[in-house]
Amino acid sequence: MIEATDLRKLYRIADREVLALDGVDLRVAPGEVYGVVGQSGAGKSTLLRCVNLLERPTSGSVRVHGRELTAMSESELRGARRDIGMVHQHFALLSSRTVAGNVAFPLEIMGVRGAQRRRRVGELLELVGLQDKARAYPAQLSGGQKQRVGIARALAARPAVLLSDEATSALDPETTGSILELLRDLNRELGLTILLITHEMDVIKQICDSAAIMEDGRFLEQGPILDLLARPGSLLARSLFPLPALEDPDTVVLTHTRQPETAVLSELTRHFDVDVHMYGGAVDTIAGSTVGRLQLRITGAARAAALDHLREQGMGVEVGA
Ligand SMILES: Nc1ncnc2c1ncn2[C@@H]1O[C@H](COP(=O)(O)OP(=O)(O)OP(=O)(O)O)[C@@H](O)[C@H]1O
Repeated sequence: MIEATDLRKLYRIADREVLALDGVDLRVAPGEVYGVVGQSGAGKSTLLRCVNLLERPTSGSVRVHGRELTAMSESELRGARRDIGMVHQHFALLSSRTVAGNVAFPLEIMGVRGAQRRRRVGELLELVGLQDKARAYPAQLSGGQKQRVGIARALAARPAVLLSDEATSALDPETTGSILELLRDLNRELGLTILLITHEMDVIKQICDSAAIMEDGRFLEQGPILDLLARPGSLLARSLFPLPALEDPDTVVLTHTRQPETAVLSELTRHFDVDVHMYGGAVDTIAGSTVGRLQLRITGAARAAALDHLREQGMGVEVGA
């Protein structure tokens, strides 16, 4: 659905060069919510602007919905961008227009008129739960309501893909939760593919199916979240479940993404000649699954066999971590 291959973006300002994208490969499957997380300056905004070709990449290709955007002229791009909705951190609403007027704006540009336009605006406001605010002006809305208007406007042309540029960064945690829930509902109900950028791990945790961690213009790791979490050395797992660094070589960090660890651990001590001590850990709901990450000390004659058994059970096993 979104495919970017070996994307590079080099900015030149006076005598300085910044490689904002340094060979990024991105694959977002149809109907998934994909999050790119990274600190300020990692290259996230540049990536998003290159995906809808608001910015031309220095090299590499971008395909959205089967069409190669990087091969298109500016006028072809204007048409292709109807397939790509965009939501902004600071909402980007027109203050002189009502809520209905803001949502109607892209429809006006597309030449949708009269009753058809009014009907579509009504549908969109209902979709985002703002039917009663049609005549309000942006200044009369809360941040969360403004973002709902931004989302309704982004969906006006029935895009297949929604790009979200830090959509919840200007909102408080509770409002963030409700906007993320709305995005998740739209993803499920409309089959909307969502690519979002964020600096908040919580956003990744709450709605993403897949994620990439970005630093210095590169993806350090990427993939389906549950697969990433189970991978030894996963940066995502370390960020979502921070554990203390221990010197003990017998330490094992166990990550389970699909089954509770309790039965597995009691089974382990029953069937293998090992002792298991718990240092710490946490359990959380991620990508709709219960995920646990435990820091254990496993010792005994059958330690190696016990660790193999855990791996066979689909557990992520990190030794000496
Ligand atoms: N138009 C531009 N001209 C020159 N350099 C730029 C431009 N846009 C971004 N950069 C540089 O590219 C790098 C990546 O910036 P970018 O805004 O993509 O990062 P980001 O991860 O989105 O950060 P933030 O979360 O702070 O927006 C930075 O070093 C930035 O200074």
